[in-house]
Amino acid sequence: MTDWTDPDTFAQALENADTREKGNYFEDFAEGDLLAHDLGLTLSRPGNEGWMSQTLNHDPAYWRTDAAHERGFDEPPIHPDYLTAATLGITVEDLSEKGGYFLGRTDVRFPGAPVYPGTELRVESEVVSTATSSSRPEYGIVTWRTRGKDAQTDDVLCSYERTNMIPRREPVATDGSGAAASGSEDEAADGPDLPAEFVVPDGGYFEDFVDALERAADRDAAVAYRHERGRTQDDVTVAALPLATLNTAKQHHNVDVMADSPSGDIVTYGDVTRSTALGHARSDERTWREVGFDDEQFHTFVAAGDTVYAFTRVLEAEDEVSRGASDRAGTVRFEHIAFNQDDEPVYSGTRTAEIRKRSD
Ligand SMILES: C/C(=C\C(=O)SCCNC(=O)CCNC(=O)[C@H](O)C(C)(C)COP(=O)(O)OP(=O)(O)OC[C@H]1O[C@@H](n2cnc3c(N)ncnc32)[C@H](O)[C@@H]1OP(=O)(O)O)C(=O)O
Repeated sequence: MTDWTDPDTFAQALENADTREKGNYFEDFAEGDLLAHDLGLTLSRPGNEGWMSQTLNHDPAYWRTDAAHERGFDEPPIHPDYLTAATLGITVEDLSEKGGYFLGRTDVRFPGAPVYPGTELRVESEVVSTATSSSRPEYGIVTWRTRGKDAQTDDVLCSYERTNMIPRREPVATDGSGAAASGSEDEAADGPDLPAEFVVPDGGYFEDFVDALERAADRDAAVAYRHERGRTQDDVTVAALPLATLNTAKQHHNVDVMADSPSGDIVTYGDVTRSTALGHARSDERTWREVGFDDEQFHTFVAAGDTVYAFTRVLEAEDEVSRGASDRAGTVRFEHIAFNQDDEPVYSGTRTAEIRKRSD
């Protein structure tokens, strides 16, 4: 009788076997397709705390009941970053497990009431568009609108539009026009076009941001600063956090396959990089409530051993809030840039958040 575990026999068996593949190719997506994702998870307090602690997000309203009550929550709620990461994680099996790159995301919003531990998450996606990549014939570019819903009430808890490069079954011929070098000739000749002065807010309250923007106004200045903290990527951030959101992307946990990829190693889940940078930024402000995120991009890979730092630019401040009373908070729009130990940007995006007033 054949011993299938004999190494030579087994090597031959592997060679003869077809692989039962996971994930979808670019050709499997068509504009308008609706996908109800089978996976789901319960948004739990330990899950929330695991995500928030490893990404250095320490806002007490998400940890302590008295601080939650003070902010108007019934109990410490699920943080929008963990909700966003869990919503995306659940989609990976259907949308991006085949591989490719998470290019960007925009219009990240949280339309419902605060989300509390015990909520069961159900997720659906719609194909918004498909496009040829002119620079990479082996990939196509797909954009989806994804909604994370309360499985019991069907309320939308988190919604966003996300774009990935997805491998094609068959590469196509392209004109290569997308492979042009970046950066203008003027920029190369004159150096970067930056303001002469960077203004730093005196504190983290709404009034501090307003004051800093006023100090920078009508001058060659910007309100921009870096945050001191950094977080070196390790097994927990690279592999454990994405797996805890049911994210099956091989990029984060299969060293064997990733050894042959452009990064040569497993890489950090984009939402971990982003939450870490946002955690650094939030540690220097008095956040009241997250409103939304736009124009998010992932510029290069982050891998184990890399350290994620953050840089913030304050774009505008408005003395109003979308819900509740504006005597407690005002709205600030930021640009956050995550960068690595070599000062290379790895993530950027704009964020709108309500920031507590000093008088509160
Ligand atoms: C979740 C999850 C996976 C992950 O979390 S993976 C970790 C996060 N993502 C990354 O680490 C990606 C890091 N980025 C890169 O390594 C490079 O940016 C990348 C993706 C290799 C692209 O580099 P290029 O220099 O080739 O970049 P281009 O600017 O030329 O873009 C290539 C084409 O893509 C189009 N494109 C770029 N961004 C967007 C966007 N936001 N929306 C739409 N299209 C975009 C761009 O126009 C280029 O198109 P061509 O026609 O010229 O090819 C998971 O599983 O999802």
